[in-house]
Parts: sequence; C-alpha cells; structure tokens
Amino acid sequence: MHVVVNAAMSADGKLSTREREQVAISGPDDFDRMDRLRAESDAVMVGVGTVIADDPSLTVDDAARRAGREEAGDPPNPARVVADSRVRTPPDATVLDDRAHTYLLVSQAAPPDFVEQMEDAGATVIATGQDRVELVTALAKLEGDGVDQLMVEGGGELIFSLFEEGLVDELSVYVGSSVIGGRDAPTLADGDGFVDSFPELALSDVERIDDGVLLRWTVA
Ligand SMILES: NC(=O)C1=CN([C@@H]2O[C@H](COP(=O)(O)OP(=O)(O)OC[C@H]3O[C@@H](n4cnc5c(N)ncnc54)[C@H](O)[C@@H]3O)[C@@H](O)[C@H]2O)C=CC1
Ligand SMILES: Nc1nc(O)c(N)c(N[C@@H]2O[C@H](COP(=O)(O)O)[C@@H](O)[C@H]2O)n1
Repeated sequence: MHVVVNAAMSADGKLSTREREQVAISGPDDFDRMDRLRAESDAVMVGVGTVIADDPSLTVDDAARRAGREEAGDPPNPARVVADSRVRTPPDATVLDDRAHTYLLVSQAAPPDFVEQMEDAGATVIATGQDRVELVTALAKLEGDGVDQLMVEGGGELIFSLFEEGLVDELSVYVGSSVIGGRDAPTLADGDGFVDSFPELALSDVERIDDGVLLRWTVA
C-alpha cells in the first residue's frame, strides 16, 4: 500500500483554529489538486476528530473525474476510511451517506451496539487494537480489500500516529498565506510528538499554487 498524507496548513503550521472549525487554507487550484488526488486514490482517510469538526464528504467533486473512475471499472468515489477509537462518529455524519463505501476503524473495545449501528448504515467496521485503533493491522486489512493507494487528509492526531508507525510514504503540504496561531490549534502532526528518531523526509517538489506553496516530500 502507498500512503500519501495531504493537508493544508497556515504559514505558522496550523491546520485550523483553536476552535477546530474548518478553515479554507487552500485556494481554488489547490482544492482542485486535492480533488484530483482523491480521484486517483482507492480510499481517503481521516480521523474522527475531522469528521466531528468538518463533517466532510471525502468524495470527488469533479464529475469528469468520477466518470473516469467508472470507465476504469472503479466506483465513482474512492472508499472513505474513518479512524474512530472511541466510537464518536455521529450516526448522521456525511461520510455515512451512500455516495461511497465507508470503512470505520474502531478498537476491540467498541460496543457491539455502535458497531451494529454503523453496519446498519452500510459501513464496514474493522476492529483492531485493545482500546485504540492499531493502524498497522487496520491498514493491512484495507490493503487486503484492494486499497493500494490511501490518501490521508488529517487531522494532526491521526497524521502523527501514522508517522509514529512508519506508515507514511509521501507527504504533501500546502502552506497558505495566513497566520492562525493558538497553542491549542491543531498542527500537521500532534499526538505526543517525537523527542528523537524523527522521521526523515526527502524534498521531492516545490510548487507555487494560488497564494501559497505546495511542498512534497517522500519519507525515507
Ligand atoms: N487543513 C487541513 O488540511 C485539514 C484540517 N483538519 C482539521 O484538523 C482538526 C481535527 O484534527 P484532530 O483533532 O487532530 O483529529 P483527527 O482527525 O486526527 O482525529 C483524531 C481521532 O482519531 C481517532 N484515532 C483512532 N485511531 C487513532 C490512532 N491510532 N492515532 C490517532 N488517532 C486515532 C481518535 O479517536 C482520535 O481522537 C479539525 O480542526 C480539522 O478542521 C483536518 C483535516 C485536514
Ligand atoms: N487540503 C485542504 N485544504 C484546506 O484548506 C482545508 N481546509 C482542508 N480540509 C479538509 O478537506 C476536507 C473537506 O472535505 P469535503 O470537501 O467536505 O469532502 C476535510 O478532510 C477537511 O478537513 N484540506
């Protein structure tokens, strides 16, 4: 499996505000690039913090891209993947609609009634880890289901865990021209943070887009 993390941050490294409401950091061309990356992926993943904050659809906006996927024998939208250790996905979340298939990654402590509710909503529930989703096993199960390219959009807690587990192959960060600030505002990689053995990145591309810059790295 190839795992690409793609996110947008302010010039000071924030994914959104301290109130965690969605902020448009990308401009139109970067949102279009993100849509293309979704269309090229087998699945798009977020943490439940992002589902609660943004209620994203994680689907492909551009009709021609959806049609292109169908011509290639794929569903119009990539699958959606939500990491949700503490079963916080709202039953009316947009990621549970019928526009794409959804995988819910939960821990083995997930209550059976929550699992049943999510399965009734059409989701495939994958339980790994005792009280927190064990990402290595969960992603291996997704790969077994045909997910060869996984795009991860955030947020900072999930992105940190993926780096911690050595699961990230590529990182694309759009740096927008605004300052958000706030010690409690989410950053690209939150979690506990590294104190040593920092993941090493190799810069592969720099591109000016809209009013900001796209930085692309591969992970060594
Ligand atoms: N600017 C951007 O590109 C993006 C911004 N965001 C922003 O990020 C914020 C949400 O980010 P976070 O609060 O960090 O939440 P998050 O989206 O990273 O979700 C964290 C949650 O994921 C679940 N999870 C399950 N297994 C996990 C594991 N092994 N490791 C870590 N988490 C695991 C946990 O329940 C945890 O609380 C929102 O404000 C949203 O707007 C989100 C995506 C992209
Ligand atoms: N790439 C990017 N740029 C921004 O400026 C953003 N605010 C985000 N946020 C993420 O985009 C997703 C929105 O999903 P839908 O369009 O509703 O499907 C979601 O994952 C946001 O957190 N991303």
